[in-house]
Amino acid sequence: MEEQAKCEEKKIGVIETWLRKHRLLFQGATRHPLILSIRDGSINIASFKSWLAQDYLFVRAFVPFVASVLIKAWKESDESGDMEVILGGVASLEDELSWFKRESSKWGISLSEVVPQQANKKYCGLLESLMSPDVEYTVAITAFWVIEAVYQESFAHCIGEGSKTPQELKETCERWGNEAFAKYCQSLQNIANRRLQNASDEELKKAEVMFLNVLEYEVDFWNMSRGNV
Ligand SMILES: Cc1ncc(CNC=O)c(N)n1
Repeated sequence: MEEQAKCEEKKIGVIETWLRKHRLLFQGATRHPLILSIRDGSINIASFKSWLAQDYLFVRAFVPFVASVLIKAWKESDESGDMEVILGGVASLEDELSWFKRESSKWGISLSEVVPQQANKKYCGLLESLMSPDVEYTVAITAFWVIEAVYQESFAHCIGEGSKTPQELKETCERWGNEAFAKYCQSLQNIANRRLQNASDEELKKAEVMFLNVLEYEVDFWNMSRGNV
């Protein structure tokens, strides 16, 4: 049965059907051993520092990607509210970059000396390919949502009931695990769902492939820090 027909039947969104269909891969990205080691307190600090340094480089590449989604929303969106949600995302990234700089100096990391690892370069390359005007808004907003959702789901798990996250890592987990970030991810999911509901079969397929790609890249990104375990 087609994705749209399935959600018509159960009155749930395309994304919900994908999350059910690809549950294991989604869990692989949001319950990665690195995340589980933060939650149970067994994390090796070298792994954390390596993730922090690499993620700073990723977020620098993420800014122009989000800006490109904003441009697509302006050109292609059927709903004016989309722009405000995405603009909010752009704005919060300024604060996020400052946070990375502060947090890195706390850990004695010199950001100007960080060299991107292979998985990071690959992921930034994916972001760059998504900035092309040939990539549809529906596909780009789906990628945007899942990139944010992986971090939200992962870090919320580290501050949830029964977590033993070390005190010095709690601020990091709060950054993506907090309630406001969850709401923002929900807004992105609603936009993506609305677009997917009205998408052609071809666009729907492209978006689903992109959803899976992002999950794989996220797993590879977490894996980079495992060399230090
Ligand atoms: C690899 C990766 N994925 C998602 C995020 C969350 N988005 C912005 O901060 C992130 N920082 N890094």
